[in-house]
Amino acid sequence: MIQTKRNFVFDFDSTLTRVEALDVLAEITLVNNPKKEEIINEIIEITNLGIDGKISFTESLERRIKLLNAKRSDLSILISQLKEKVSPSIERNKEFFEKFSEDIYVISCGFKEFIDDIVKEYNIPSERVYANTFVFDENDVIIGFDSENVLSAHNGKIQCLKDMNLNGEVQVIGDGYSDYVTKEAGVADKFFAYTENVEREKTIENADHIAPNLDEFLFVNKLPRNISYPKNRIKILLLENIHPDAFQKLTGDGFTVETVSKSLSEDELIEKLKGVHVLGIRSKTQVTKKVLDSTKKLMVVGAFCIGTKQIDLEACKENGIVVFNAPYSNTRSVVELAIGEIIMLMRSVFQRSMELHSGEWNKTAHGSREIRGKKLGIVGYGNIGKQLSVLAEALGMDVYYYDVEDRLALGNATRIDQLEDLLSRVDVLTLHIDDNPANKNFIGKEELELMKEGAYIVNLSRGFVLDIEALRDALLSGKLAGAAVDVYPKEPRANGEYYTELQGLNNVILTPHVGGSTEEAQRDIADFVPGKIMAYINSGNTVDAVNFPNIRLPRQVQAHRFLHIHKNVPGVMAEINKVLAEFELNITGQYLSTDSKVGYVITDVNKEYNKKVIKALKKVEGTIKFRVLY
Ligand SMILES: NC(=O)c1ccc[n+]([C@@H]2O[C@H](COP(=O)([O-])OP(=O)(O)OC[C@H]3O[C@@H](n4cnc5c(N)ncnc54)[C@H](O)[C@@H]3O)[C@@H](O)[C@H]2O)c1
Ligand SMILES: O=C(O)CC[C@@H](O)C(=O)O
Repeated sequence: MIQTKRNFVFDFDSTLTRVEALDVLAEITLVNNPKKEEIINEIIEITNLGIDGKISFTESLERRIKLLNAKRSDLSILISQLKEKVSPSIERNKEFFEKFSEDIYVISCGFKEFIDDIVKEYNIPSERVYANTFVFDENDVIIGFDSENVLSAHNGKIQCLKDMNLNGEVQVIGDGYSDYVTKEAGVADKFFAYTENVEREKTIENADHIAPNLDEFLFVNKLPRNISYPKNRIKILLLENIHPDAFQKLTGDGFTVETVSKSLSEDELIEKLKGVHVLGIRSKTQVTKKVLDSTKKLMVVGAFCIGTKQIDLEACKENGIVVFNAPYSNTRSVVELAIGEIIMLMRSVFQRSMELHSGEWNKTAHGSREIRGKKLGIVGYGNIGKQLSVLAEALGMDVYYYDVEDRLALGNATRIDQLEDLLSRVDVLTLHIDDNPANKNFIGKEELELMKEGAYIVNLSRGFVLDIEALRDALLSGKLAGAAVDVYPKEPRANGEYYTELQGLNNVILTPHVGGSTEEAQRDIADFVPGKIMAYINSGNTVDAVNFPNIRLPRQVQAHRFLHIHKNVPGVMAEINKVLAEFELNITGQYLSTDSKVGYVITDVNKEYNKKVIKALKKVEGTIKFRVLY
């Protein structure tokens, strides 16, 4: 098939570079001017008026040059600064500029005196740069521009392209008015709105295609690029009010992110996940097998919390979907709330406060005790249990704990081998066992009966761990003196009305699953989980994945990386290696990790290879997911 010749016409300011060059020049020339800020703002305003087509370009240029008061010597400073401000995706795709140099032009309403120097590093010679030129006076001060140049006039790019009379298809890539009008005028066949640096509504409206970076432009044009898949095409859905830092971090890396403040039902989730590659949730969204089997593109689920029982981890694995969580980010927050609640319960603070709120003054020491010297029983001596142990001891409590695993006692804490012994010994019992379904009703009627008369209980783990009805009876009968409950057997998907049998009981603190809901914890989670997601998407690392073989990969240097997830059945690896051998690939590294169900093999190969190998690898029997990274 004969491909029509394509001409790629780039704008300069805010497209090839991240900035408007004349704004940078203003910063240089006005450095010691007391009215600097005022003048710069005026220049920016004039630039924008010109870009949006609200004043003629000639007028915009004249007014800016007058305000600039620049000299020839300022231009070399400008050039060195602009070299540092090339758009990131332009910088990383030098190969395209090398291979297609004959077809690339710059048409700019800026000035050749600085553009030439910047773009020659991208293989674009001065002859293919169409731009204005300055006029200097005898003291080398810039006093104007060559008004004969078509680019100094309104709609100059249209005239310039007409005069160039290029053969073949003309694609214009730019961020403003002067670029998109070329399509309207019939001198460009396609207009790409380039939004890596600025997004202008009108430019987007008038575009055939939006290119958030050069990767996207190269991808749609099937041109060589230095990244396997434009990141803006990777769609991330974040549910349940995940801290905005996660959005910032993921969009900052180039992904397209949508946020929804609540969790979704199974059907809503199935619908919403169409075309989504990464899902971020907290504790409320149930990611069931039905949901997972319905998704075509999902690669990662990020649990922006500790618990992962809301996710069918096995079904994720079978579908080649990697799951990450944040195992420590909210530990401290839960511990602080537990400590606070233990004090509040033992001092009947909520009781006193409720009374006073309703107008009753009840100054009494009855049933109000210090926590110093009291016995604290921790069930589940994991990350939270252990940290609570240390802080509670520092406050003078005697700590006892029970765990199904061998856990080293911290400080002076005492390990108790039988739950029953712990229950009958302690003044306050606090639950921190994990969300294993086997822990359902772990503390029920019988266990509560074994507790001391007038003891307290705190549950910040999972709602199903504590039998709520049995707790209610124990509180009403006076067996227990109080309780703090943060988690419930059934929790709603969104904020709103809620009912629990514990409402209205004396000395019962009820909180809506906020143990981990602090600014600090949420910010930390919003840093930790996206870090893991990005490491997997960008390089294949699965370190800390909760359902997948963990692999920490070395950096990929000058290589293409094949990521192959397959069923761990005999013969798959042999078949993969047979295909790699048949295509005579130069393998620079191979890494394999397996568990009983899946194998994850990563092969780094030299960049030059027969691309048909990709199809062959996808066809290997037992393949679950395959992708290429570079
Ligand atoms: N309320 C909140 O907002 C909130 C926040 C964070 C964590 N959590 C929950 O807190 C719990 C603890 O979190 P973590 O990070 O300390 O978990 P972890 O996995 O570090 O510790 C859990 C400990 O419980 C032990 N355990 C499990 N089942 C047990 C049983 N039947 N008997 C005795 N010990 C048992 C485990 O061996 C482990 O040592 C989890 O359920 C988690 O989901 C709640
Ligand atoms: O913040 C959440 O949604 C859950 C908090 C907690 O239960 C967790 O599992 O980390």
